[in-house]
Amino acid sequence: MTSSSEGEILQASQVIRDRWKIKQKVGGGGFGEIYEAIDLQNHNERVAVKVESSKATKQVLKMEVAVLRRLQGKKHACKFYGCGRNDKFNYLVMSLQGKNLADLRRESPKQCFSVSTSIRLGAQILLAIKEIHSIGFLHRDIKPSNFAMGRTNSTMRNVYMLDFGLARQYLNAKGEIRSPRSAAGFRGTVRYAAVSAHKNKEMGRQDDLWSLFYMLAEFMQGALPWRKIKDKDEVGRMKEDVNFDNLLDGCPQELAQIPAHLKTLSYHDDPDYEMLEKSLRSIMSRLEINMDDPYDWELGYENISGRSRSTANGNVSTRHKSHTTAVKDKGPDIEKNRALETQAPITMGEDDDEQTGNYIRYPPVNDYEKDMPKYKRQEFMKPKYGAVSFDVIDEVNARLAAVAGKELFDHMKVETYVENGDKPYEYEVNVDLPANIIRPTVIEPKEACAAAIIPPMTPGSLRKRAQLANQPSTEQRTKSNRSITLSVGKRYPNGTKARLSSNNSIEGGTHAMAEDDAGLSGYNKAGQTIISKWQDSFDDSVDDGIPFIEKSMEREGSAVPKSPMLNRYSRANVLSPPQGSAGSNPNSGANSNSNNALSPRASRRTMHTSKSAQPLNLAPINQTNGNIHQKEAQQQAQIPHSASSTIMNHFKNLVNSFNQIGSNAVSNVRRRSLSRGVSLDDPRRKSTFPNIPPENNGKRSSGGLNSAGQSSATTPSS
Ligand SMILES: Nc1ncnc2c1ncn2[C@@H]1O[C@H](COP(=O)(O)OP(=O)(O)OP(=O)(O)O)[C@@H](O)[C@H]1O
Repeated sequence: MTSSSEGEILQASQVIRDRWKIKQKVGGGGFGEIYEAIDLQNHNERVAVKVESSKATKQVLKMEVAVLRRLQGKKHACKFYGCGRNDKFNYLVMSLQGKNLADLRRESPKQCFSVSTSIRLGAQILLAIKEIHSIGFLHRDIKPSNFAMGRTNSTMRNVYMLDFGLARQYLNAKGEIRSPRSAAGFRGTVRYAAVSAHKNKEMGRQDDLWSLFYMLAEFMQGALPWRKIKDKDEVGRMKEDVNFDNLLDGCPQELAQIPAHLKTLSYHDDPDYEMLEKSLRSIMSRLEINMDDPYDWELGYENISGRSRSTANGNVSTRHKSHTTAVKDKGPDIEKNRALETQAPITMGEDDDEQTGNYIRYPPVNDYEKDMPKYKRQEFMKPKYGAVSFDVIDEVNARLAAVAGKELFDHMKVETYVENGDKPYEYEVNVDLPANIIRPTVIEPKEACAAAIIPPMTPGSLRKRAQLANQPSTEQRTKSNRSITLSVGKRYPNGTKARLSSNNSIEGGTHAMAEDDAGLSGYNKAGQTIISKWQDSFDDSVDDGIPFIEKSMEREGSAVPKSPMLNRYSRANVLSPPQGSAGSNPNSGANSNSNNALSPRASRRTMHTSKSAQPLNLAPINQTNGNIHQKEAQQQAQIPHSASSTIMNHFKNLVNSFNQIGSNAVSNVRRRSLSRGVSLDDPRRKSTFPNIPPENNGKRSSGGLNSAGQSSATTPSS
């Protein structure tokens, strides 16, 4: 547990809506922060408050609220107490639970649970999954840290499902199964994700159950074979090839029925929950496990930390009994379990357990990349410290989807990655970019605010970059390890380049890093989730909850701006309108009415409703930027409306958006706080392009991104 500190969204003693008084932070992941609070209007009952910054680029809390409200009355759902939003944050108040299962497993000396505990947890989780499926939603991020035991006497043996931020409705209003998208971005946590998620397929109910199966194997074995593998695709391949007998080596044989059943299921099929439950129940009855038996942690884990240990009353614990029974099921397993007992404990450090980033590796191209600073996702997701704008990606994707026939973009994607762990931690945008388009402005080291514009990218400059990359840099090695990298690079083995008919794809491209020296909360705990997006498959699942949730959040959230995001920065500033928009659409281009600015989600909705090349109505909020983009729009309007020129324009816009982000980073850095900014902290760039005065970028940075929250932790607000 961590107490509140500067940089967190809420502070201790802060009171929300005159009712919930914050005590301390109890959790935090990529999408939010969780605090313990007391309910001043209800006998100081302890509650949990999940908050997300209203400036967060990925807003998921409304989906959480939508799902949690629908789950009310279900056995494995937290109680919903309230929600709302103000100009600083969105919040959800729910019942406070105890420890999550990832922490409980890690606290076990062998990082595994007994068979008894594992099977009973599995049975509860299965029911929890069945519950969420019964209300028409998939969870899509089933993992141990998203389940917690209850906290009170009456709930401490009940498992609660948490975190519906990635949920998706798989049933439509009529109760029919929604059509699967041809491709969907990766959702979830690599270690537990189903193979179909690795393949970017639309996830179905069976995929939540696959994740449960991997959890169960990990509970009993202490680790999964791909635990140390950092490459998402490799993990996917390992899962495809895994031998279930090996995976379940030493576990009750009935468990093999789970993958056997799941393998038969595809998106539309109803899982046979009863059969799965029966499998677990049959293990329990064969091993004489009762649902009321104590869990491992309730007995101090002694059953799995030493075979001869007994419970406080002198009896061999049930868990021990069931564990050894299971071992006896198969001869060779005895050896295996012995080995498990003697092996060195699996690392218990700062949760390397579910950090998605630990499973994604970009092979270092050279020393330059190897030396790139590291940071953790939840750190850079904090807007105060320089969150990368996911909205940019959204917008680019939306534009790509809008402007050309589907075929052209079949293999093109703008994808976000988040990386963590031993390797450089990067946020990347990968596109093949023709070399003849405008070269991004890259902002130089923040300390000096010596912004420089890197000249147009040419094969020569690319070579230069490669040379630079190979030069060792002491300064770089001593740099902050909290940086963000935006890169435009080539990462597609095939397809994209050919389709773009460009031989000039940029290798390596640009790197712009947002350095966060301001200090971070240090709460790096929960497993992380990654999301990638495919241009032709925007995940509109979050939209499903919008009407419902926005209504409820507005009602409880007092008079606040309807969409704080619109106030943060101008979309038009991030991406100028697509070609032709200035003339063809009266609401676009130079129209400075901010009401016309669409959120990325709204933009995506626009795209969905019109498959043709409709321009986005992204109106500039800032007059200066409006002028800039008006000009651009006018120029673009003269370009023939062909798919290829449109593509160029959109990539150009993407690059411009990088420029803008970088520019804003510099001005933010001057105020010693990054906000949604990206700056470059590679000192070698500075030495190469030292002559551009910072003012250039200072001027450029006057755009909307600067308006993103500079505020530190919020003040009490209701
Ligand atoms: N109602 C609750 N009561 C007690 N603890 C909670 C509650 N909700 C969440 N937590 C704790 O906070 C952690 C993170 O919560 P949650 O998964 O909802 O956040 P997140 O930002 O979506 O995380 P991630 O991106 O890692 O999935 C949980 O693992 C759990 O330990």
